[in-house]
Amino acid sequence: MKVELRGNAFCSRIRFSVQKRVPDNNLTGTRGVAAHMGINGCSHKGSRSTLLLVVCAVYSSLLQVHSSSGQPIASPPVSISSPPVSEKITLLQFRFSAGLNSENLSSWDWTVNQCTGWYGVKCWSSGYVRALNLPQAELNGTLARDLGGLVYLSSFDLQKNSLTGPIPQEMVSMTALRQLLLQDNQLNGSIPDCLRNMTKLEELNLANNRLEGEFPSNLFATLRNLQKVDLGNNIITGPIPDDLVDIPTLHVLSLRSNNLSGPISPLLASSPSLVTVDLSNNSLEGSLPSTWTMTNMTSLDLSSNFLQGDIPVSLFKLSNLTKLNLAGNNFTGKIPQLMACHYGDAAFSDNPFLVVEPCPLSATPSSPLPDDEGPLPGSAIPPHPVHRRSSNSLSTLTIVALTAGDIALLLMSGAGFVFFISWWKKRSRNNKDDENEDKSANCTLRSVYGKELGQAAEPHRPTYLVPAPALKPALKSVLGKVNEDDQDTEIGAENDFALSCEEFGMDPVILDRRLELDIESLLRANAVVLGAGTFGSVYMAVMDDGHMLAIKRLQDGALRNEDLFARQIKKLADVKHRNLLPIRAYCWSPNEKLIIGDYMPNGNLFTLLHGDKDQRPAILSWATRHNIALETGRALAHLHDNTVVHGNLKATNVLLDDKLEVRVADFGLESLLDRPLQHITNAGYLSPELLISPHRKSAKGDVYSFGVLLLELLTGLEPLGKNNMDLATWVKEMVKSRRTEEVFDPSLMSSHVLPADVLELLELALLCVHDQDNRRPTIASVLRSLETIVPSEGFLPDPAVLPQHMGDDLSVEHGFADGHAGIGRRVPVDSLELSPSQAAYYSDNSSSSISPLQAGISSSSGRDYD
Ligand SMILES: Nc1ncnc2c1ncn2[C@@H]1O[C@H](COP(=O)(O)OP(=O)(O)OP(=O)(O)O)[C@@H](O)[C@H]1O
Repeated sequence: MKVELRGNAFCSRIRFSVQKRVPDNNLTGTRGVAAHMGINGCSHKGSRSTLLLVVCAVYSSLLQVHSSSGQPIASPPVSISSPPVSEKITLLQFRFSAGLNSENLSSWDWTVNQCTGWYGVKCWSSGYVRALNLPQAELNGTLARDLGGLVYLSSFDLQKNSLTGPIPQEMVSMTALRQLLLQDNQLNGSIPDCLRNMTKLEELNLANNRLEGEFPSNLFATLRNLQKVDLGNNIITGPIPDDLVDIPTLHVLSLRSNNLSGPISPLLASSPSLVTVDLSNNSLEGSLPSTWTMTNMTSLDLSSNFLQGDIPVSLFKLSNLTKLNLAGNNFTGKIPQLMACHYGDAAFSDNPFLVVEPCPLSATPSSPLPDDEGPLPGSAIPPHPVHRRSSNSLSTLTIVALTAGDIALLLMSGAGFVFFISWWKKRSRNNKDDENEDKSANCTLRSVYGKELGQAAEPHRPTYLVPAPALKPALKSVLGKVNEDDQDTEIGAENDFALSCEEFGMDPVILDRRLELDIESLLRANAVVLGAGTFGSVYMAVMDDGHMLAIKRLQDGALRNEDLFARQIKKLADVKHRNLLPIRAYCWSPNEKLIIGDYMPNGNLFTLLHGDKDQRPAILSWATRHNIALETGRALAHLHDNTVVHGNLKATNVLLDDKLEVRVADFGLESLLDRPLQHITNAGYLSPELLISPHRKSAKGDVYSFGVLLLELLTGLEPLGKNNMDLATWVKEMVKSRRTEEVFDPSLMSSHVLPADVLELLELALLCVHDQDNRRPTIASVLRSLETIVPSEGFLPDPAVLPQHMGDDLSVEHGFADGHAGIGRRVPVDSLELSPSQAAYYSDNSSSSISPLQAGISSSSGRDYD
């Protein structure tokens, strides 16, 4: 039986198909449906809404007619194939109210299971809606009051749409919400009181809307799980509530660009949890609290307020505070030169009564990413908005000061600069054990690439390194990669890497105190070439005790200014994250620049996925691929949070440690070069705008490269096909021609049905590789989506579709067939199966040879990716 309702805009978009077997036959019954649709829900919606209710009621009675037992089913659904009809109706009301014209919601077809086939909807295993995530989905209506019907909703993300109207009080029943992201809309009205019921809320972002009025009293007293709050750029008035700043879990707080008044609470100054606070551009007044004990605080922006009085010394003693902005206030007293150097003069500017001892090198704080679009990627806090008050614009005094600073900078090629260099050097050198101070004077360095040259000193055992496997096999496996004829170049080989001690004149500059390394131990090390890339060659050096370091030798063009080099590399080394490859030390001489880090025993993702001439590709389970994507995303988000653009994200820079955990390498390396690179070896990963102007590196360019990485993980294909078609373009073409199923790596197919979570990842990847950079999401929002994807069970390679012998368990615990430890099994290159379309990708005329799917694979979602 098929019922089609047509006649108005809404009905024309919903086709009811009640076939022999009704997909959503697990009803909550007439009573349940009525309760959810209820008086509250639809009665205020006017005639179209009434029609919707009638339609829903007709449909539900039809379903009951078809119910096998003839009885309404009262108990909640237990399987994902039978989600509650009441929630489907709520979602349709939402679409009706907020997204009638959104192409993104065209997949919201009544006949399709909302849990598996509706864009942006995710469900719990019980079938109730878990997440409604529709960022940048062209929603331009209002929020339906009935949304409260989604009582099990955990994540609600409608950021970057054009929603208007108030946040409905009816959301009061969404008590399971953990994430409420409505930023970058045009919502108005007051801050809804209903928030207080969302006691599980961890992230609240209502920034960049038009919300006004004071905070409802005691609003945050019940929200004790909040970690991130961003209400910036609204029209909120009144004081900052104490119950907000003393939330024990709160890390990030941004209330910038509102009209908040009153003093800053001592509770804020003593919060042990806050890490980033932005209260800039408000009307806050009074003196600062006298005692600051925020031990975790790294960034504090109080600029452009009416704050006054002396700046308490305890504020400067916060050991983790790296970014401070107190500009544009009425502070008094004196700022010592050291503080001006540390935070930059600009941090104190535009305070007419504050005496700032200028820093000799006018060390302005790191500038934000050149990302012209809204919030910093990966950051919960958008960049500082344009000041609204006249007092916030640069004063004449400041302009004069800045200009003077620039001129001074130009003139300071001599004395001032030398002062700064020696100051910086002292700081770097202090990181080293004193006993190493004069070690370099008499050493004789002939090679770090040849035979051991001197007597071994006491072996070092840096604790941070994973124990290296036996030296010989490790060397052999690496040598296997670099020597065409497999000759033994391990020790005593000819090399072009002879360095002399005079080149350095000093020990490596240690950036990680846990590393014990001096020039002699480095010189004694055996080393082999791992490969060469855009920035130079990489060597693996084996230390006296068998531990292995990776040493990148930068090519010509690296910064010739030692101090600048030191500052830039320190900046990169300071960005620490468990999924970033740490920079442990460096050497600088006029002719040689070395960057020293950990050697990653499982190599890089490119070789793992695609193999190389000596190494077979590994079969990676879906869970492993998802984890690699997740960890790479985390690394990138952390870089962007710290205003570092990676600039060269690709599979060879995604390294894997002994546990197959990701360590992203080579981030921000262009900042160590004197001039922009002429030649970039990351074809396939470059976004369209970077293809035109390769030097305009941006966070959005990184997001594009990340999208290509995701596609590589999903398809198992290299980023560049044989005919120079890039992977992103190929996948887009395949999806447009509705042959989505053909793009996936056949080794991922557990059955001939694609699980929804793989499709979700593909959707995410396609968002990242959008041609227009301003349509790409930030890595932070990509990461949020990635984290909600839970790899489905049983999505391991299936014996039926894999080459012989490859069907057994290929989880990460298994060793390689070739004895390599730690990853999935490797398959012979010639027995790898590609789908016909995948094979065509590697042929010379892939677009013309794309053929219809022959493998009989069908999609479970029926989604349309156009
Ligand atoms: N710390 C490390 N541990 C193990 N292998 C590494 C390490 N650093 C780099 N490699 C590997 O050494 C090889 C050469 O690296 P390199 O960074 O010079 O080139 P690339 O990554 O191919 O290109 P690019 O210079 O553009 O990043 C690559 O295969 C890379 O994966």
